[in-house]
Amino acid sequence: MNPIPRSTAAPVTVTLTGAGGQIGYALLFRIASGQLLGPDVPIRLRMLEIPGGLAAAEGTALELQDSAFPLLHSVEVTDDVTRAFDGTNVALLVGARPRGPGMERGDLLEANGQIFGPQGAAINAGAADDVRVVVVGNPANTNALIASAHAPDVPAERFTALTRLDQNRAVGLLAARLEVPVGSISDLTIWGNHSATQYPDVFHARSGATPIVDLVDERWLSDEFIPRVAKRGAEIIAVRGGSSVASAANATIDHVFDWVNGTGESWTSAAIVSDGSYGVPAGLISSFPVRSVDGAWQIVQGLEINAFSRARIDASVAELIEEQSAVRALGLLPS
Ligand SMILES: NC(=O)C1=CN([C@@H]2O[C@H](COP(=O)(O)OP(=O)(O)OC[C@H]3O[C@@H](n4cnc5c(N)ncnc54)[C@H](O)[C@@H]3O)[C@@H](O)[C@H]2O)C=CC1
Ligand SMILES: O=C([O-])CC(=O)C(=O)O
Repeated sequence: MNPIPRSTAAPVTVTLTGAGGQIGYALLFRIASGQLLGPDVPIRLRMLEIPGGLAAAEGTALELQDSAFPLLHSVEVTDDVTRAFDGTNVALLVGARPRGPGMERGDLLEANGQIFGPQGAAINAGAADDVRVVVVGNPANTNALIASAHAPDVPAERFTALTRLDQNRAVGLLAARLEVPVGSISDLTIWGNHSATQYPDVFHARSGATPIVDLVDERWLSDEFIPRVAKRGAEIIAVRGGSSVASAANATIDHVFDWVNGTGESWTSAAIVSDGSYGVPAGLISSFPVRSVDGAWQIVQGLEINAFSRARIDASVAELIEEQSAVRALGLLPS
């Protein structure tokens, strides 16, 4: 696929949904400063909101103007989904309801799922040929599945869901436990769903040259690390009184930056359409170990999956299959 154009004469169109919301506010200034795509890529911003969110988005647009970002070519706020995605190169689908205390992300399926069909259809109708989509709004994997299903002309691998926040959380927790710099930890993987069933896998991860499994014991992994990463979203809600915002925006920036600019040899995690790798049924949008090469995600192949990992990957994939059946029963997938 073509790389994102680098010419200063050709701005890249970035569409953000939920632009008047919390993550939107944490994202927009970083997008406009060049952190999303790179320091030499001018940006044409489209901010999509529902009517009730337009004033907040308009106010943020004023602040963007007041920031005089040299890379910010133009800003448009709209509640018209067709206009929002017309010619878009990068679509950040954030707009959706967040969960509150005591809810699982899957409880949002019905309320939020309805948002993503029309947005997928608008992307199908009007986005640029090289469009890349990341879904942040929860439940992110299944919302991405819904959007992709409504965009039959867009290759399914362009629809992704965010699990980079889970990856970053896992790296942050490991670094704190091992008292090593976060930058020393590599090749950790989040598998499956962005939910409490996700599986943060350290069996191929290293701190510097040392395998992580030589530094931690299995009981800590299964009783503390894995549930803590998987339930970190709920922990933040309980402590902060609302769901993660700045760390979610940060992970969205990381996901798109790596997708566009490449990862090199080390890998990261993203929920992308399965090609059947690692026994994940083809067509599901599930988190894998991935590298970005020439602007496209590739699943890292050939990793040995032990019985401990297999059971956990299978449990999360089973939940994705259930979510797929649930949205099909709700009529949210085209027949
Ligand atoms: N995948 C991940 O790692 C994470 C996902 N999230 C999810 O991100 C979503 C947004 O979170 P926040 O920004 O904190 O919520 P928020 O409530 O502050 O903002 C959401 C915004 O989306 C807008 N919106 C709703 N429907 C829309 C539509 N059809 N088109 C355009 N805009 C629409 C709302 O008006 C609101 O301004 C939630 O679903 C949350 O659960 C949050 C953290 C991490
Ligand atoms: O937990 C939530 O509801 C928000 C989210 O997805 C996260 O923080 O990972």
